[in-house]
Amino acid sequence: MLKRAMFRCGPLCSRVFAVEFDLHTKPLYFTLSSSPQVLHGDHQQLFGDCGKLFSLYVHSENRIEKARMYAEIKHKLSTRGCDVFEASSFMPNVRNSVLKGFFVRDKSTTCLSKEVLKSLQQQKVSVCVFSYEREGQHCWQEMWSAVNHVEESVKQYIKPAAAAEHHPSTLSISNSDVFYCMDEAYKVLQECADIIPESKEVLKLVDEQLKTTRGNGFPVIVIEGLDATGKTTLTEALRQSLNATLLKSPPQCLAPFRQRFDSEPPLIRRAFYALGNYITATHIAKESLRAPVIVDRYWHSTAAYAIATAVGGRVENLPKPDSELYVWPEDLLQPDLVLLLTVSPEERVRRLRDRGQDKTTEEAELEINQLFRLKVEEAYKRIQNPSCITVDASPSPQEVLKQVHHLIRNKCHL
Ligand SMILES: Nc1ncnc2c1ncn2[C@@H]1O[C@H](COP(=O)(O)OP(=O)(O)OP(=O)(O)O)[C@@H](O)[C@H]1O
Ligand SMILES: Nc1ccn([C@@H]2O[C@H](COP(=O)(O)O)[C@@H](O)[C@H]2O)c(=O)n1
Repeated sequence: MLKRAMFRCGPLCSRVFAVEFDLHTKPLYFTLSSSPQVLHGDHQQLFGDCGKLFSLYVHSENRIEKARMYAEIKHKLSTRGCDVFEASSFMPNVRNSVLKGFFVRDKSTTCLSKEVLKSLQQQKVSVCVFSYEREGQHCWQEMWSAVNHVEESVKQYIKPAAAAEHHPSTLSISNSDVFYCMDEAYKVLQECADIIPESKEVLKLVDEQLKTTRGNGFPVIVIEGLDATGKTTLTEALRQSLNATLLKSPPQCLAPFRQRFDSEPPLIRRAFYALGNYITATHIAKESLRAPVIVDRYWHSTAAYAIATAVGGRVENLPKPDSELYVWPEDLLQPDLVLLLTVSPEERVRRLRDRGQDKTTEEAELEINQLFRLKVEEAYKRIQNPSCITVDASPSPQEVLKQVHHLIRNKCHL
């Protein structure tokens, strides 16, 4: 059964495996071979003689179940004192061929991870588990089963492989981390309506919005940036000085649901934020007929955070700058100007501390995760049509406002 699940996604011998062994370098790639292969360097270290090694991959035809199971496994394994590395199995350049999973190094004497793996294999979502054994300089993997009996289990040797041209996670970002049309995000919330009743309320709010296209109105200016870069301060100052309407994405009507969706895996969480942008878009269309509109976060935020989270490790793993993953959704109202506020990491942390407020978990991670912060900012900068203009937000609020007025005058003739 396990094997069949894996084979449905392509035969094992045509798959490449990637393990995020060291987040500061490329993932380690390997394929499977019927003959022994000598391991060197990082591969030798990964499969080295240190603890019991397993990898597991989650498969299900139901993407909601799959996403939730993946999040649950991550949580279960990380509380067990094992080294857990994100892993994936994919067919090079084949979209949606990615099976996400984990590589586990269990150094405990009682092999704690086995307990977790056993319980996982009893779930209705398929979890393919492999165990690894060393033989001199070689290492082989075979299917692992909680009952120690796997039909037709074959030993397959680990064969180091060259790095893939594109990080494997980029093969599955479209319409599972970033949504390129409203219908795709809408479908996700429809699919989880039974397990997350709040989805129905969110969809009702989306349905209530009139599908508006923007007429010839006042300029629409979006202010983007990481937390504590000064968006609230600047947008409020712009509202006053330009006599503008201030909007946010997600909009206020979604505030009661935000915490609920923030605790869900990326597929569901990102669909929620994507729909928030479409609701804000209808507000923009309406308000821009009356006055200039300032928007605090919009699609750039949704896409940049989603891409940076989906892609593990370093900035170089992000989709290439010309990737279609940075393209603005055709059905989403475009603003006239997008400004990205940036400050140094030290200044941002100082501002976060001074403010002394609670942060979302993701933002708490940002504070300690410099790699992630760099990836979010880089993803912001790669988004196209409209692309954003970077504003150095380190000077005083008055100075930043002056710079931004200058840009608005030049670009929007306000
Ligand atoms: N130009 C500035 N110089 C110094 N401090 C600033 C500046 N702009 C804002 N601050 C201060 O930094 C903190 C964060 O600012 P603000 O709330 O405007 O950021 P934000 O980007 O809206 O954050 P969030 O996304 O979390 O809402 C606040 O305490 C604010 O007073
Ligand atoms: N349009 C948006 C707005 C926000 N997000 C997500 O929310 C987090 C930041 O929001 P704050 O209220 O803390 O500023 C961030 O983690 C984004 O993932 C979004 O996706 N789209």
